[in-house]
Amino acid sequence: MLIEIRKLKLNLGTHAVLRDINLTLEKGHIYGLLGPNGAGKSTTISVITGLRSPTDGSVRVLGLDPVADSLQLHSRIGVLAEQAGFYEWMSAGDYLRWVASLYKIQPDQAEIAQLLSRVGLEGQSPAPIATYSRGMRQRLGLARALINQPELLILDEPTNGLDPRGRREIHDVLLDLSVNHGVGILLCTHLLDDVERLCTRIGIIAEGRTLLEGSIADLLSAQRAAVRYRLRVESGDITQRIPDDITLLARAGDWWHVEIASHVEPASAWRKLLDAGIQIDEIHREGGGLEELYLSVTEAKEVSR
Ligand SMILES: Nc1ncnc2c1ncn2[C@@H]1O[C@H](COP(=O)(O)OP(=O)(O)OP(=O)(O)O)[C@@H](O)[C@H]1O
Repeated sequence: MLIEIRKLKLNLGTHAVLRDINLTLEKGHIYGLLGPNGAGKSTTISVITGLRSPTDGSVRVLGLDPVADSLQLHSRIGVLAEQAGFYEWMSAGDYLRWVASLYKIQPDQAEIAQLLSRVGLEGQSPAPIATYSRGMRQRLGLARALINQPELLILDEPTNGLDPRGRREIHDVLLDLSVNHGVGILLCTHLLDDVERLCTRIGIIAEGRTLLEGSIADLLSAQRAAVRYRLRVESGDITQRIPDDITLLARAGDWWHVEIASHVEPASAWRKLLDAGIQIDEIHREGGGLEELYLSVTEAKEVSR
């Protein structure tokens, strides 16, 4: 197991930032860590990389304690942080050689050129990093994370600032690392397209808790078992009148997102709504897919608050 987190809690000052995080990542898998702004994703990464000590719970990364075994851990992982800083006056090649020296590695010219080409920065070598666009910085950050041939890559928004072609190129690099080299990748992103293309497993967190974790295939097929609809009903709050067969997920103005258990015939559910005095103006069936799963899980959280 590359990452194993159980019941992680972290208080920062008086704020319980992480309340119950659970996450497991195996070799060769790409894990999508998802959740709304402020959910605790970056803070979870800071615990995984040993920057913060857990208040409670267990965290093992490559079988190590990220705080106590920090030096050993960092020689075996690669990290692309949300805000990547560089020495702006250096060229990419000089910068990567300097980073390599921290790992006591001495890559030759060809190896540096190969790494730059792998992330799509070939031919940029002589220009100072100060002249780089945001997308080029992301690529250089990824090259830096790969310099020590890590077993585990931790990437916070790796395709930020990249155009569609650049995103696709980075996808290909990550898939190659995972499929052909067995590298485990923890990918923190808001781009569900990236997740659907790359990840085999996801965890959705909100307010410092893991709400859902598992393989994408299992989660989506389980989701399809229950059918979701968007209903527009006469104005007014229907929360107190909703029959047991229908689960309320979220409200958006006059629209209500509901779920009907697989064993319930939708027509009979709508009849029960009418019996409860709820007039339905429109019904839209909502399909499956990761975006729907993400929205239903995070919106359900909002309704239950
Ligand atoms: N040093 C700190 N002291 C107190 N609270 C903090 C501290 N750092 C972060 N937080 C809070 O912890 C919560 C989680 O923040 P975090 O940056 O981990 O979220 P995130 O899921 O990465 O969000 P985003 O998607 O916007 O990057 C936020 O409410 C944030 O305000």
